[in-house]
Amino acid sequence: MNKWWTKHEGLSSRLISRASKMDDSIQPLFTFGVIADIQYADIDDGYNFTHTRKRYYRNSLQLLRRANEKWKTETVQPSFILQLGDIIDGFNKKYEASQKALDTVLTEFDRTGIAVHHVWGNHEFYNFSRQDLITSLNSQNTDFAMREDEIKQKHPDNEQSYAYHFSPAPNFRFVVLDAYDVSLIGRQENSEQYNQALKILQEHNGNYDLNQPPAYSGLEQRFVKFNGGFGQDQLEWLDRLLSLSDQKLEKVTIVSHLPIHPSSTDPVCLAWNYDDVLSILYSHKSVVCFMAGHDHDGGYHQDISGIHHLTFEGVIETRPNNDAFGTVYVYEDRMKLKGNGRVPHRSLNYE
Ligand SMILES: Nc1ncnc2c1ncn2[C@@H]1O[C@H](COP(=O)(O)OP(=O)(O)O)[C@@H](O)[C@H]1O
Repeated sequence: MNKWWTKHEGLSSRLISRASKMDDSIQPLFTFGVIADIQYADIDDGYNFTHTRKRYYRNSLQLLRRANEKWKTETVQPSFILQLGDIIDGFNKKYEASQKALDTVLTEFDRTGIAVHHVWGNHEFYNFSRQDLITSLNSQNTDFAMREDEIKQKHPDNEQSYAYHFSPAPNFRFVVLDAYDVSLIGRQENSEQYNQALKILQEHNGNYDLNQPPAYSGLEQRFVKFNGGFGQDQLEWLDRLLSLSDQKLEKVTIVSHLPIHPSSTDPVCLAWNYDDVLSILYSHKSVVCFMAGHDHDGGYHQDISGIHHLTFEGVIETRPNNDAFGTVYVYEDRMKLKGNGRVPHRSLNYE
């Protein structure tokens, strides 16, 4: 999606200039790669809904290839890659090319030999059911998934959510959230989550086409069908998990397809109940960073509690001669994002 206002505030430009002055000689504890909104399809270039941004469906694979080449030659090899959702475009469904397109992109990722953590976005659900995605786009090493059995007992009508966490190094934890947990896309019509989503959209969006935002400006714009929200079970699971991280003095990075801070994105791309997630994050001292995709223009904001909210520029709307990916260098006292092309360098100090 695109925005009409700029999110690059004074604070972020100061951080960028500080980042460029930083000492490169210190060895990071580990590194990881980040890429968002590849939206690959073997079709000619097109445009976004409002015809303001060009989309390079076929070329997005070349941009992924260039990212892979860079990651493979990093002096400290990334321990993993975060794929922030919308790995292939919804157009694939129309051409019955969903599986072929997904296989093409996954084969490209496989060339690095680096583990990939896949976040699910709206375009995953335009192409596949949740059951298909569990089989074909399930991250490896998901050893700490949300305990579905426990939740099923409490809410037998609930379908599975795709949320988990992992620790790539002592004192560091990453949490993958399911931003389409409560949603009209990807949920079966008889599920609890679908009915909750319908109620939310009916309350906030009176349009016949629920992909059309209910307002021209402001946060109400987020109540569209192509967004979603986090269910109560997932929020409680996150809260419990962060309490444990607080106790263990961990540094936690949370990722989701949808951004959760209004100053890090165009409001039309915000998660419906972004405020529920923010209030949980504010009640825990362990969270240092939140990473998302969806808004192809990208964004950044450091919030009042010091959490860095990064929205990554989307590959799909990146010109063929440019790039959109990053490598994050993790240190004891900060993370350093080394951006490529449209993704700027940033120094992300822990508060
Ligand atoms: N302003 C709008 N009014 C109506 N439909 C829209 C609007 N913006 C997007 N859509 C539709 O919503 C869906 C998701 O939009 P899209 O731009 O493809 O999302 P993404 O940014 O995730 O690629 C598409 O079917 C698109 O046509």
